[in-house]
Amino acid sequence: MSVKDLLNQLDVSRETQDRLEVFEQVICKWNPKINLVSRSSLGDLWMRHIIDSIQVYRSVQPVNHWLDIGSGGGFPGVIVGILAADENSGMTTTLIESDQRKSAFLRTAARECGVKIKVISDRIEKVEPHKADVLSARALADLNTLLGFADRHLDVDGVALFPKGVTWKKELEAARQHWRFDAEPITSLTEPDAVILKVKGVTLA
Ligand SMILES: C[S@@+](CC[C@H](N)C(=O)[O-])C[C@H]1O[C@@H](n2cnc3c(N)ncnc32)[C@H](O)[C@@H]1O
Repeated sequence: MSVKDLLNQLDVSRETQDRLEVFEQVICKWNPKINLVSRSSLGDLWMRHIIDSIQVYRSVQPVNHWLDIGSGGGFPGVIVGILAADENSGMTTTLIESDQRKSAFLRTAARECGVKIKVISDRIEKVEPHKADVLSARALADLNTLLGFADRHLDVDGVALFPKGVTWKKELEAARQHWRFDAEPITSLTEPDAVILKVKGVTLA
């Protein structure tokens, strides 16, 4: 499916697309300096990163507080903040990113896109527990480690969203040695072997 078709399918308004285009420009400006996305994926930014992030946002109903950890170049965190702003959802978006230069990028990107996003420049393990309704993490760590972060930062009724590649079944199996949780795999629109793991009820096994 083309980018245009997917944007329609994901119900992305013209106004949101305009802001996403601003974000694309900021990424392209900063990428040579701080390597936010691989150079090979820069030419396919919309499919590989932007649409991939929009589908994460669309996999849950609107919530009050969304926490994205290990946000790097802003996927999915900044995209989530842009969608929520344009849909007037009133949601608070918080990003945790330990790298100072990437945090500076995230703050600049949010400002240039005209959206309110809180960026915390610290390690996920050190930040006080957030009791978030949704916690997302993309390309950050294996599922076992991510569940530890979810245990720290999610509200008891919260939902974690983890985009995962072809190894997701093995990661689920390994994580079940240490954690109890419910997981629903949602097939990715951009990559047939990939899923978004929607995880609830995380407790130590
Ligand atoms: C591979 S990048 C992925 C970035 C983004 N989520 C994406 O999908 O493009 C992982 C990011 O997590 C950050 N990170 C890694 N460990 C972290 C930690 N313990 N606390 C905060 N940030 C961390 C790194 O600085 C890096 O920017």
